[in-house]
Amino acid sequence: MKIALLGYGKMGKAIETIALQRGHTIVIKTSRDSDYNINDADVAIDFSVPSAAFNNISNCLNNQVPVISGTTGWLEQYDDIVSLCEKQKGAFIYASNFSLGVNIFFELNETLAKMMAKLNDYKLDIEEIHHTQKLDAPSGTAITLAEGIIKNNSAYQDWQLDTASDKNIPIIAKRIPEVPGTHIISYTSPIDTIKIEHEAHNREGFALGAVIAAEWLADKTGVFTMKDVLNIG
Ligand SMILES: NC(=O)C1=CN([C@@H]2O[C@H](COP(=O)(O)OP(=O)(O)OC[C@H]3O[C@@H](n4cnc5c(N)ncnc54)[C@H](OP(=O)(O)O)[C@@H]3O)[C@@H](O)[C@H]2O)C=CC1
Ligand SMILES: O=C(O)C1=N[C@H](C(=O)O)C[C@H](O)C1
Repeated sequence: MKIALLGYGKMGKAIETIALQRGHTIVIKTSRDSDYNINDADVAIDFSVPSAAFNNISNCLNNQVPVISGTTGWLEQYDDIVSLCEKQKGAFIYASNFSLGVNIFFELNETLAKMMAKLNDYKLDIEEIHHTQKLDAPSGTAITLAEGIIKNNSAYQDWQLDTASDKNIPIIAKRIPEVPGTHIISYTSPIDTIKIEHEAHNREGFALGAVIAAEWLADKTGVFTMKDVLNIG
């Protein structure tokens, strides 16, 4: 496949390595001032910045180029992208995290949330740790984890950054140099703590998942998620 990389930073470069290993060609690599014709590509992979994702994705959909996006921090415009995709009969996948391990962790989180729903003595928090260049907080993955808990436990209605309050899940965001991405869910009672954790050792899992998603999406029409791609859950 001819792939466009919309955003050629840490993730764009990791995706390029995996895509070349899997026999694909990179025909477009963009940064903030790039001029390009998206029709040169069979499929586009957007890992850019929150302020650029909407335009990058819209341009692909308006030109009938299937597009996957891993950019976080732009989701207030997600519904507009879904409408555009339907209008243009395009193909689109967003995932806050493309790694297989995190997608298994998402399932585990929902199962645990169901089990904890009746246990009122446990206080919940989510912690996410990322490198210091990250622009958004909390991470998209932490938001997906919070949404998975809210769906399965009526004690929670929303999440809040760094603050605990009734009915809200506190998400604690830490920034430490070079950390690729760690997420920890803790339920703590006076008696004990139940904790589940996913720690990425590098960016390879995110990049491999993104290339697999692009291969899967290339001949499809519609809006999909990583659950469709990985067939788990
Ligand atoms: N879903 C997932 O699995 C994962 C998601 N992410 C997310 O992916 C995004 C990118 O992460 P990362 O690669 O670490 O970030 P980087 O900062 O390393 O790279 C961002 C890239 O986007 C480019 N860019 C800036 N503006 C535009 C624009 N208008 N159009 C196209 N590209 C632009 C930057 O170019 P310039 O150099 O000119 O500034 C840079 O090359 C983040 O939102 C992050 O949260 C990260 C890892 C996994
Ligand atoms: O910015 C990152 O690096 C990451 N961003 C994603 C997120 O916001 O969840 C995924 C991963 O944790 C790395």
